[in-house]
Amino acid sequence: MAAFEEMGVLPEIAKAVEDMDWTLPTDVQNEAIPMILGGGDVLMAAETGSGKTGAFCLPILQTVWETLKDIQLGKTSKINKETPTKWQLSFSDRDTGLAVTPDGLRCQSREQKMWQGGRANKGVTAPGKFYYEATVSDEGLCRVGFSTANAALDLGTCKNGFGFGGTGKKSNNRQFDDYGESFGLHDVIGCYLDLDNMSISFSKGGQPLGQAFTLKSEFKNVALFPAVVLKNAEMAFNFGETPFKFPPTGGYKAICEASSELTATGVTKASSFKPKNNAPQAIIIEPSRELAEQTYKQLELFSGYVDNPKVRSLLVVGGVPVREQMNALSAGVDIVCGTPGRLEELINTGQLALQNCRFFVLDEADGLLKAGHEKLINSIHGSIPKLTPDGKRLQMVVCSATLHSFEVKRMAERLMHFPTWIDLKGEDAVPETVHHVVLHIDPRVDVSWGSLRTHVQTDGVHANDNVRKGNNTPETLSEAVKMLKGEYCIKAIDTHNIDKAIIFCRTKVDCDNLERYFNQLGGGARNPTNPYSCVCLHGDRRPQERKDNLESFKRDEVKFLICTDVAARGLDITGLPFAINVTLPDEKSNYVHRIGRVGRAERMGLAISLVSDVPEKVWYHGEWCKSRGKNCYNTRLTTEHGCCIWYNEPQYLADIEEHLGVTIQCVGSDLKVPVNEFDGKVVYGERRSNAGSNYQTHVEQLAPTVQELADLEREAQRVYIRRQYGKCYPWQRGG
Ligand SMILES: Nc1ncnc2c1ncn2[C@@H]1O[C@H](COP(=O)(O)OP(=O)(O)OP(=O)(O)O)[C@@H](O)[C@H]1O
Repeated sequence: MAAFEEMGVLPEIAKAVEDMDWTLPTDVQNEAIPMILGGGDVLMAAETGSGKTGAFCLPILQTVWETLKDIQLGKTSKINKETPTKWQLSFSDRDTGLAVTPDGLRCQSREQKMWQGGRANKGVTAPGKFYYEATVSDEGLCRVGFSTANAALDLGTCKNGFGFGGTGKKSNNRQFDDYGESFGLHDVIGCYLDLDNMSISFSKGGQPLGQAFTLKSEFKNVALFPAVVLKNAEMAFNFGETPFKFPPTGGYKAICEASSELTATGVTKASSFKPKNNAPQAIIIEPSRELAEQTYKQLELFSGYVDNPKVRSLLVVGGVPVREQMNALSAGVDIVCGTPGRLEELINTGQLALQNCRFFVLDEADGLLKAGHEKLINSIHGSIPKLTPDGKRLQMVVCSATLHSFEVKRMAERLMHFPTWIDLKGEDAVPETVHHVVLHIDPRVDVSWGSLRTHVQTDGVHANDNVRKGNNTPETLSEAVKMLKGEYCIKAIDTHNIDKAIIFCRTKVDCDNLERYFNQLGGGARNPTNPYSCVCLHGDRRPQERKDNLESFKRDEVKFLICTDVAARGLDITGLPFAINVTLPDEKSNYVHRIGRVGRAERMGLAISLVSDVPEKVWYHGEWCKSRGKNCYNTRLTTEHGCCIWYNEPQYLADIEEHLGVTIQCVGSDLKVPVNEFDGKVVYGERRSNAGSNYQTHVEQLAPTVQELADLEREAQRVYIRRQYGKCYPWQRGG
């Protein structure tokens, strides 16, 4: 059986990956696909080019298709069949910050400031005496007790909720009174509901704490549900399906034994599932149009292999008329992949409904958060029911090569449901297939800039400064470095005979200037033999132009793609051999993403970064800049209400190195990369040629370590036997 099928992937989809020459799943796919197919929430922090897109597209497509097939065959959902009668915490009748384990017997909230509550999926009505236990399984604040189905989830804050809290207080209708004693980690709280005498009481560790509440007669006719509310805490529940730690006396019975006539079902009850056309089962958010399109294409490719019913995907990005997307939505869509702005527009206008969504994917999640989309993510998550009408729990998948930021962790704790981290290489790792080097440029040492006959047009920040050769002011050196970077960029291309590279500049104007310079040197944009033929990709180019430029680069019609960080993340260009950073990114995680455009899918890649040794004055247009940079000539520093800053590249380099825990190899001004520096001579853009021989010497390389382990094991056994049998071994004892 093919490797993908062994993970539970449908044969049809396995055929798709086989046709794409994906013979084996990548490490991240190996881990993530079974987890997503199994219903889990996943955080994928795998390195660039490791196949994360496939790791979520495959299982989502499969699950969506299976759901559509079930509907076609008139089957009910699996959850409905498997768990119709069991007492558990409800997956839907809870605050979004309260996570419930799949067995429904443990809940957790990591929210520090707000209370997060939930209820059981069933309640009981009079008459009878019922009991359940709740155990504090992690430090934090807890309140537990009973409430009606329509009570506030913040137990004890309305007239229909009755709680006992860890600080030794009972509460109902916001009235908090001393009761019993405080409780905390590992304490078992017994919850007693006496519907014969209309009272509620509690015990701690089996010790009765006395009656807490008398219930008014109106509660005779309504169901009361086990209920809980937590603040950064965790509790485990036993409704009586396993033996109680402190079995109740006095005629109380396990609440799960309540007769069906006395049992009321909560809001988890699944109704029949009739998907609405404009309510997809999966929503995937990508930070850029290019990336959304790339993921959409991968989905489409896989979808081509599953049929009857067809899975319909839709690309939802800005810059194209919204009408077409609206039409597609009303015709029926199963998976939507898009960028934040257009998604928000369609959701807010009701064109895109969220009620059937069961997969919420944030690709390049740290990038989305840094770009300020947290509010939108929260609001979409808040609007998606945590349980679909056919009883399936919302699954969240969050991925990036740089997922370790505080913001991502906070978001995951708040929104995700017991997520599993798939973190194969540790924090922000650079793949082994990516070689990266730095060239330091110092215009005080390399004075060639003073005699250049042509050079790249600079960004104009020194237009009002007295910059000239022989005057080594910071402004002159800054201008000089800008000229030299253009020269070294060309030199890198010539030295390494580069005929395909992605080139990152800091600003849109830098991209435009470099594009012009390349065309000037190469004999014009239309010259078919231009050795520096190039296109640009940045936010000021029209959407269609961005699309066309990327396509022509992918199709090898031009050699260079000059871009800002808009193209730093996720873009997958087959076998791209080289990347050049004309300027380092100020956002250190973007360094990992930028250089990760090369060295993908087991091909080797080289990234060269040009780093100025002197401060460089650059544009920095913030919110204060009305035109956001367009025709802005305010060359004063931001500290003087201007739009420029001094860029300290050595500091950014140090930050990146510290972040990655490596010292990045330097190259000299000849830009030659030492042949033995990495693992022998490689051809960038090709698969590593010496991979085979590495493997052949594997046994030899590992032999000493294996021997050491064997010795340790032997010693451990010797110690064990000595302790177990005294000084002599059993076979020496005789008899
Ligand atoms: N199992 C596989 N076998 C061979 N190639 C694969 C496999 N899975 C994915 N690929 C290829 O690897 C390349 C990188 O995949 P993908 O774009 O999903 O990487 P990524 O992890 O999302 O990277 P990034 O962090 O840069 O977004 C793609 O060209 C893809 O077709």
